[in-house]
Amino acid sequence: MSAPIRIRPISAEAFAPFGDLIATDGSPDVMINQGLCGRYHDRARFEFGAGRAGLSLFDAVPRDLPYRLELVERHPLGSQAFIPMTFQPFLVIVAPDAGGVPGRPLAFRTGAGQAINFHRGTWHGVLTPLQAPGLFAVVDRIGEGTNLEEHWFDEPHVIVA
Ligand SMILES: NC(=O)N[C@@H](O)C(=O)O
Ligand code: NI
Repeated sequence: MSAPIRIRPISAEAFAPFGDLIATDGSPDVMINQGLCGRYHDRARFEFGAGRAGLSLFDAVPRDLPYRLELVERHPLGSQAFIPMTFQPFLVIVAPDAGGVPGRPLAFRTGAGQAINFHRGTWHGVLTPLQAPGLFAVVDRIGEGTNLEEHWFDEPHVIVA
């Protein structure tokens, strides 16, 4: 049994090898709408390969901790963004690539009102809310071809708070 994986607060720096943290940190890039709205401009690197962007809603079951991580997956043809429709933090799991299979996963907890975008090909856990409602907007690739590769661990990892 490998050592449990401890959840840590997400940061743009720690998540940068895997994707984009989408957050209203600091000042807006520009004030718009007669000064009544701060625009945090162009905060995610989307890729959709030869497909197109799709916007879907996911209504996911909240997970309990400790969480048994049985698999990670990746999307070789496009990016995937998880945008919560609530103010609840959620669990984000990623893993480095180690010669075509995932290395030891990392677990992050987002801050309230933060979203994430996995870059194309990033090993990640599926959408995992921690509280109900687990309602998210998801922006990812719609198109032809196989855009899902799963890796099931021989022995599940345990994710702990
Ligand atoms: N399969 C699907 O639509 N969602 C997964 O890719 C996921 O990361 O949750
Ligand atoms: Ni996915």
